[in-house]
Amino acid sequence: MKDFYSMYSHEFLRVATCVPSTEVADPDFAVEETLRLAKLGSDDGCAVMLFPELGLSSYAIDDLLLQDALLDAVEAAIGKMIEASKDLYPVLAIGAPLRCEGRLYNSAVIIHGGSILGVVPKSYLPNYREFYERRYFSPGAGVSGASISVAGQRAPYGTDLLFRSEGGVPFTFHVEICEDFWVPLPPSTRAAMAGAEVLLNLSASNITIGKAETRRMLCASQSARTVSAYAYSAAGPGESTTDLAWDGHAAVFEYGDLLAETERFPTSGTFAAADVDLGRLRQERMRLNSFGDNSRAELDHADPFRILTFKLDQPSSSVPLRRRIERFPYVPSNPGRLREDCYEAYNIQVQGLAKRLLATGVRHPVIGVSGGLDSTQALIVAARAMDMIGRDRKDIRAYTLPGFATSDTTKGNAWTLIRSLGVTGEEIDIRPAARQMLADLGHPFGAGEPVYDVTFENVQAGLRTDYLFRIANQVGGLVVGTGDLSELGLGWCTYGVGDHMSHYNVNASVPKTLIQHLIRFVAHSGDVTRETAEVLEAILATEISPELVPPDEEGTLQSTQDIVGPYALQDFNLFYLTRYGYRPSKIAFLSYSAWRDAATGAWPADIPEDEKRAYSLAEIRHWLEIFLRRFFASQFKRSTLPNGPKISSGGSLSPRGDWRAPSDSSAKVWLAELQENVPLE
Ligand SMILES: Nc1ncnc2c1ncn2[C@@H]1O[C@H](COP(=O)(O)OP(=O)(O)OC[C@H]2O[C@@H]([n+]3cccc(C(=O)O)c3)[C@H](O)[C@@H]2O)[C@@H](O)[C@H]1O
Ligand SMILES: Nc1ncnc2c1ncn2[C@@H]1O[C@H](COP(=O)(O)OP(=O)(O)OP(=O)(O)O)[C@@H](O)[C@H]1O
Ligand SMILES: NC(=O)CC[C@H](N)C(=O)O
Repeated sequence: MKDFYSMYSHEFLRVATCVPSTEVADPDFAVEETLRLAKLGSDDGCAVMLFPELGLSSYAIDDLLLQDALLDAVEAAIGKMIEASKDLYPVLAIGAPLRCEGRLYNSAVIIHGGSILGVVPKSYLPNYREFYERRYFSPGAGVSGASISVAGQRAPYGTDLLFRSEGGVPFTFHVEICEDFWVPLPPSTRAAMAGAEVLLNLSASNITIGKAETRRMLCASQSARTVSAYAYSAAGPGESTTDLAWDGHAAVFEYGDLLAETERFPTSGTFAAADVDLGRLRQERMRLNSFGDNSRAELDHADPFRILTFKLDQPSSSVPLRRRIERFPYVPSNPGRLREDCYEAYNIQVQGLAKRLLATGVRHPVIGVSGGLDSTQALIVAARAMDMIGRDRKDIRAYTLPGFATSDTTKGNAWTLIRSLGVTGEEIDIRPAARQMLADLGHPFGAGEPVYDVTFENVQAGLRTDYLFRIANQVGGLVVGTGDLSELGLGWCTYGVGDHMSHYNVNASVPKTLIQHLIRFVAHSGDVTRETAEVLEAILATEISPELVPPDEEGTLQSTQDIVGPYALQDFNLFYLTRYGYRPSKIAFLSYSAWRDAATGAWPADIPEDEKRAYSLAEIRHWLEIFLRRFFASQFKRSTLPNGPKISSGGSLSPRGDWRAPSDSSAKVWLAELQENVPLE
């Protein structure tokens, strides 16, 4: 079994971007400081370490760059770096002014395992405003197929280089230098198209007001467009302040997300390390067919890259993941982000239903209201949609349909909600019809025996649906569906003649872990009366139960989460399986990273204190196995879903939305992967 607890077993790569302190034109000092940081990074399990542009000479030294003594000292410094770093783990990218065939180039030297893998010159030299780089350097753009002698080694030289690890940690990276990514078409764009997942930028960007935000924007957009990790370093303390200042702003972005950033204006050398998810980038590139199409269109006419291989294996000891994984992939812990998500989700639901009501001209939304979370949210959405299209809320027909296990509490909440929202409420007791049906079926319950099996459950769910559809025929109505995304993922609904079916389902793309926040959002929105807000709080406090089976002798209710697993874990599993296609072992590893300790990491607002709990790896593995079994076995339910709007990325299981799969496959391959790669403890 691979080392489950090491992030390197799960396609993560630790990338560090460094801001060494420097002395003006002092290569010996630079080597010492670079090595100091490289050793720290090596001990920290970093696979790649990036240093600033012209780091070995320092950047802002103007005409000193053309001094032989300095250039000789830089080359000697590279020799020392190679020797002293040969036993370190990471690949190092170091900036230096280098001579090649009589010209001087602003270059990046890539060092690993005691040799130079290659050297990359800067393509685009800034010569405007405060920059005078063309006074000293030749542009590297177009230099390809060349080689260079540095510190007694001969190495490939050019802007046509990609560096590829073919060891146990496979990845490909590219190198560009500062201004290269301030141009319309950075060299890293084509490199990403040619397969580089990690893009390095050695920079020496002086600071002026507002520039840090511009750098973030450039890094975020370059990483998002190229579906890559973009690591950016910068010159910092000790650079010459003759005319400029340096804030040592280094950062790592992945696919638009900021993963790590140094504290700016440091007084000593520092670095920021980020755990890049190479698996996410590979998955995303594989499924974005436009990425591949655009790459082919571009690369067919471009000069090919030279691929320089090296071998990087996993570090000898386990490297735990440090990247923070959100416990709830559908519910951000950032309160502002969560508010924005709820605003969008709620409005998408409302817009979806409003359009269907307008298009059909149907007057009466018909909805079964249980007093549980899902039907509450659906009823609120229906009321808002009617307001939006200028119809009377009274035209909404809300039904409580009590069965054998409906409690007074949920029924009471349903009625309070119906009244406070000002919709038309009615009640139909489904028990006589259910008794009749069970008796007709010869089910023991028909003869009074307390047998509570799936038939007993589904007869009730089915009759409710039957009533709602026939009411729709009778009044000229449209049945609003309430089943949520998590239930669809788990197959936790009654197929066809059951809560699986409706005329339009506003909740089909809303995960259970988000619904409570949506309801809270509405309760606090000022959109509803105080009475409604109070009943919403009461509904939020009720245990999730289908109420299909009567309580046992001790009064214990049928609890959904005891059967299908905690929605917190199952929503996590659903997201990573469908959105990213990760292996079960990686999902378990991420879940373990997110859930193993209740005290670390932020929780979303309003999660009750008693729900802030941890899960052990054994629990995570157990419920993931249940999830896989249920998910595969219930695909037939998802293949036949009613219409409903897609709400979030990774949040649609409709075959017309974002999940198409056969209804006759099995979980065999996924279960085998889980069993093989996830330890029991
Ligand atoms: N691949 C496939 N293609 C076509 N048909 C397939 C199939 N796999 C099973 N089937 C058939 O489907 C039927 C089983 O599906 P189904 O009738 O839905 O029944 P089933 O999935 O066994 O049961 C539904 C479960 O959902 C629970 N539920 C229902 C309603 C609401 C809620 C809630 O909390 O919101 C929960 C309920 O307590 C029950 O445990 C069987 O007859 C089986 O033969
Ligand atoms: N007593 C009831 N009265 C009216 N409708 C009901 C009742 N029980 C269930 N339903 C309808 O069936 C749907 C599924 O109900 P169930 O309680 O089994 O699951 P749920 O996912 O917990 O939904 P909810 O959170 O709305 O209760 C509900 O959303 C509702 O539309
Ligand atoms: N060294 C450089 O190439 C600096 C130029 C770049 N536009 C910056 O200000 O960061």
